[in-house]
Amino acid sequence: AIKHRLWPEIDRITLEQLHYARLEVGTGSWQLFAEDGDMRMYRREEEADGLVVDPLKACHVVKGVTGHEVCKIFFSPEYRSGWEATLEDMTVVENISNDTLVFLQTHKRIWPASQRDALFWSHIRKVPDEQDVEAQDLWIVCNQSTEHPEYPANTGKCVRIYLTVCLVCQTLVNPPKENEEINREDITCKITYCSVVNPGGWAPAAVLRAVYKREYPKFLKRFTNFCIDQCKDKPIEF
Ligand SMILES: CC(C)(C)c1cc(CCc2ccccn2)cc(-c2ccc(S(=O)(=O)CCO)cc2)c1
Repeated sequence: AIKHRLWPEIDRITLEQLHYARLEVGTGSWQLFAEDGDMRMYRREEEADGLVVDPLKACHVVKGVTGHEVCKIFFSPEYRSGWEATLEDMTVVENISNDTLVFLQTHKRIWPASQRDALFWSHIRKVPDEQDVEAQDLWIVCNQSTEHPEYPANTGKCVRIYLTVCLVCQTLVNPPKENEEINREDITCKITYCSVVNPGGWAPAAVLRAVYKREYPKFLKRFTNFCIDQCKDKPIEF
C-alpha cells in the first residue's frame, strides 16, 4: 500500500515514544506525585519558552483486560466520549489508515485558562517484544500534534495545545490449570502512559501544575475503569 506523507514521522515518533516509555523511572529526575493502588504517577518540572510542559509518566497495573483491548479503546474514536471527561467535541479529520487517524478535539474550558483544542495524529501498533518471549506482545498508541491546512492553530476561540502522548500496554497471562480456558482473572495489563503537553497560550505555571496534579490521576483512573467495564462481558481479545 502507498504510505502516507506523514508515515516516516509516525513511524519514527512511535518508536521513539516506545523507547521512552520503557525507560525505568529510576533514571532521570522523575518525582512521584500521585499514588492510587497500583497506579504511580511521576512528573518532571520542565518549561519551554516560559510555559510549563512538565513531562508525565504514569505506570499502572490493571487486572482483567489485555493490552490490545486497552490500546484499542484509547485509540478508537467511538469510545472517547466515554472516558475523556474534558472532551467537548471530537472530529476525525483524516482517516490515514485503519491504524492511523487524525483528530481535532476541543476540550471543555477549565477555569481560569481559556478553552483549548488539540489536532493530532493517533497511531496504534502491535510491537513484537523480542526481549521477553513468554510475555505477550506490546501494544502502543501514540498521539502527536500535527498541522492541517483546514484547521490552523489559534484562529477561533480555542488556544491550541501541543501534545506528544503514548500509551504502552503489555499483557501478562497467569497460566490456568491444565486444559482450562484462560479467563479474565488470569490476565493482567501493565500500562505505561507518557505525555508532554505544551498548553499553548498563556497559563500561570502554578495553575497549570495544579491542573496537571488534579486531572491526570483522575483521567487514568477513569480511563482504566472504563476499559474494565467495556471488556468484562466480552470475549478476551489478545
Ligand atoms: C492539563 C493539560 C496537560 C494542559 C491538558 C489540557 C487539555 C485541555 C483541557 C483541559 C483538561 C484538563 C485540565 C485543563 N484543561 C487537554 C490535555 C490532554 C489532551 C489529550 C490527551 S490524550 O492523552 O491524547 C487523550 C485523548 O484525548 C491528554 C491530555 C492536557
